[in-house]
Amino acid sequence: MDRQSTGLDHRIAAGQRVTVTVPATSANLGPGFDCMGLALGLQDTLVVRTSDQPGARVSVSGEGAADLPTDESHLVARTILDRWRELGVEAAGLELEATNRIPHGRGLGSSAAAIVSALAAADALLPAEAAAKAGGRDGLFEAAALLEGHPDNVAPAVYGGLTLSYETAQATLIDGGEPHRPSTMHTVALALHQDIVPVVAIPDVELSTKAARGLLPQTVPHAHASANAARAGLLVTALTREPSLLHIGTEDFLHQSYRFAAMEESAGLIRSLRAQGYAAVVSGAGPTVLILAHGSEQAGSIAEAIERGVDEFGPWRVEIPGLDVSGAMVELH
Ligand SMILES: Nc1ncnc2c1ncn2[C@@H]1O[C@H](COP(=O)(O)OP(=O)(O)O)[C@@H](O)[C@H]1O
Ligand SMILES: N[C@@H](CCOP(=O)(O)O)C(=O)O
Repeated sequence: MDRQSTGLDHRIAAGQRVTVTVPATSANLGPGFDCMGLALGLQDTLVVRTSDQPGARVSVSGEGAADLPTDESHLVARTILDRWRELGVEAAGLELEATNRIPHGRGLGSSAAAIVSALAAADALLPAEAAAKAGGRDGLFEAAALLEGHPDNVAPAVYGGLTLSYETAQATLIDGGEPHRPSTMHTVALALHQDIVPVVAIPDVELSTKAARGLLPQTVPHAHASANAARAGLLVTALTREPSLLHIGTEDFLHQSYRFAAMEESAGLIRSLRAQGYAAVVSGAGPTVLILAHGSEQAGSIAEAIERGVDEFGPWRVEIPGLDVSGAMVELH
């Protein structure tokens, strides 16, 4: 179909501007591998302007300022341009101003936040007919989850709060085959119990999600899968109704032990905190450690103990970031 017949106003005028804010996220929460995620009170901000100067120019401050590209190969610029192309629109040029607060390669969802901020900005600048095709917040979630490859970080980044996400495919593994693409991503919001306070201990070193996924085996023993299913069920109860179940409910059988070789300090800190009864897990693919504290007093004493270097696994940047309940926020100027 040629563009004329779609009726799309396919050139976005120069001088349009949008500001987007997207939270950091902690995925997995122990046994919720690739499905559970929590939005944290630590956000990246992105300003996007269309211009009549061809090409893309990116200015980055904060995390990644020294390393990220400043042209069209920047993840955010690339994602915006691809989204517009897919929806049949374009702009002559693009100016991006990124203020990055989410550390990269630490298991706090920086790449999901980058993709979500790009799609939120791209969609906000669409002409009406293309915007209808983009599908609003749910369309943004679906597109971002397919790009990221798993929905667990993307869902809380888009919607805020605590989310449980899943993927449906046209064929199931029970039919004896691999799920077919394209699949569809879905998410449900869960109400986090008010006494639960996340604490994060962020190490100085990076570990890419791709490398950490490469450490996972193709198959796991049936007994591990069934133990994980029980813990994931308990985790939902612990997070929403019964925080006293957090320690047992955060026990994982699917990913952490396989990844510990690539993050020995995090493994040591998690073992030490768990031995003291705290619900400590790998945040996302690591190496950040997430502790789900029961009450702010417990959160404060855990943070203090890690900072004081009571254990031998530091140094850590320790934060009690609070929750983000809004998800991606868009302001069109
Ligand atoms: N705000 C951003 N802008 C551009 N690229 C980003 C941004 N955030 C993350 N990235 C890219 O994603 C990489 C980190 O992604 P990943 O390995 O998935 O770790 P995580 O998402 O856990 O931080 C970075 O090294 C960088 O290439
Ligand atoms: N379920 C994914 C989560 C990756 O999160 P990130 O914040 O490390 O990108 C995984 O465990 O691989």
